[in-house]
Amino acid sequence: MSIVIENMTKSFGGTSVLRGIDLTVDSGELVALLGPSGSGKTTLLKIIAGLEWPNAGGLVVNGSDWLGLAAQDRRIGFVFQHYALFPHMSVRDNIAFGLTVRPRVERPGKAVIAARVDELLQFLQIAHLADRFPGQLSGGQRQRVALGRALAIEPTVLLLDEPFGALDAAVRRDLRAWLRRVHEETGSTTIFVTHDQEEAFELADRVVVMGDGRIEQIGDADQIHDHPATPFVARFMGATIELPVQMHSGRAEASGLDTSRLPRRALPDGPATLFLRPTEIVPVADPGGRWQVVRCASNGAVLRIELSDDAATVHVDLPRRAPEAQGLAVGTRANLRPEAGAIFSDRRAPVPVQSRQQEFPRKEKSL
Ligand SMILES: Nc1ncnc2c1ncn2[C@@H]1O[C@H](COP(=O)(O)OP(=O)(O)OP(=O)(O)O)[C@@H](O)[C@H]1O
Repeated sequence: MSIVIENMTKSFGGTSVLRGIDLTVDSGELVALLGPSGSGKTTLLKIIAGLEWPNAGGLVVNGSDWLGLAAQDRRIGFVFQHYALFPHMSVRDNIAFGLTVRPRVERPGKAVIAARVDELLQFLQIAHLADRFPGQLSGGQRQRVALGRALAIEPTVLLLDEPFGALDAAVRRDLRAWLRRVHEETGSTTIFVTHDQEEAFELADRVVVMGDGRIEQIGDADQIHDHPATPFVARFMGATIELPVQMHSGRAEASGLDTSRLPRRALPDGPATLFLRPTEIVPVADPGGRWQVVRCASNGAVLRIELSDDAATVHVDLPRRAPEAQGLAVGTRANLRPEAGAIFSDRRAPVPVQSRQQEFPRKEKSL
């Protein structure tokens, strides 16, 4: 089932929550919506599910207009962060629920439902839990059951809203790999909401980065990490250092900065901002350097170095055994050599989302 969302807007009481979303999800694709809290991810998911309605825009699934369709007619499989299993029903009955409440004419016979549930219990590797009640399950087991219940109705589209959000890191990692396998075998079109970067990049075919009701970028991990489309994405991906530079013939220049390792950029001459992660900068000791080391702490593997000039402070993370780390004591003067980084002209108008999407072809991905 392909999903086409066109110029969708939504506001609550005058506050814009979705500001013109354009997104196409191909049949069988697993797409992650990634973004900070309040960026509109859940609202978009709820509109697809028919639990909210947009103010304007289109939602077309496999060629049909879904905005005219009630939630119950969309056959959506929905899994939330907080497993809404029925506590008084066994795992088997929870999974069967969506089939048993269908209108009589559409409801499969008891034997067919039992066979379908057995098949899912095996497939999801929870057959040994079939007769337990939700209160007797771990969080991870409950989420597997919740997914079983969502899959039982053979959903047209599977929507997952932070399904592993309440679980600890190790269980999340296991469930991620498991979900990817389940997705590949069912081939269902799936949209997954998370604010966990690692989860989004590991699971999804494509990641949609959302910020303040807009799509900031669509791509895979490498594209979004190495080529953030906007300052928002650069910051979201950990570029906590912002240094003013001047562009000259595609090169970034500033005093105390050796930018010789940065490739030329197609940016206009004039003021710009260089976005850097702490791991992307090497301080190079120089008695006439612009920066001075004011603090230096080791965690064994990495030196966290704080450098200051009159106006700014920069935190750099350098492998402790790197040659440049030797002799960087407090008081040492240095210049900074960025090894990578994103640059945005202070003059350039933002690139429209459509052309940002075209920049990055899709990439095949599996775990
Ligand atoms: N029913 C509602 N009434 C009023 N405001 C709402 C409603 N639902 C969501 N909002 C607001 O819309 C904005 C976007 O919320 P949404 O839940 O879509 O964000 P999100 O990206 O999923 O965030 P999170 O990661 O915290 O779940 C928030 O500011 C939220 O307070």
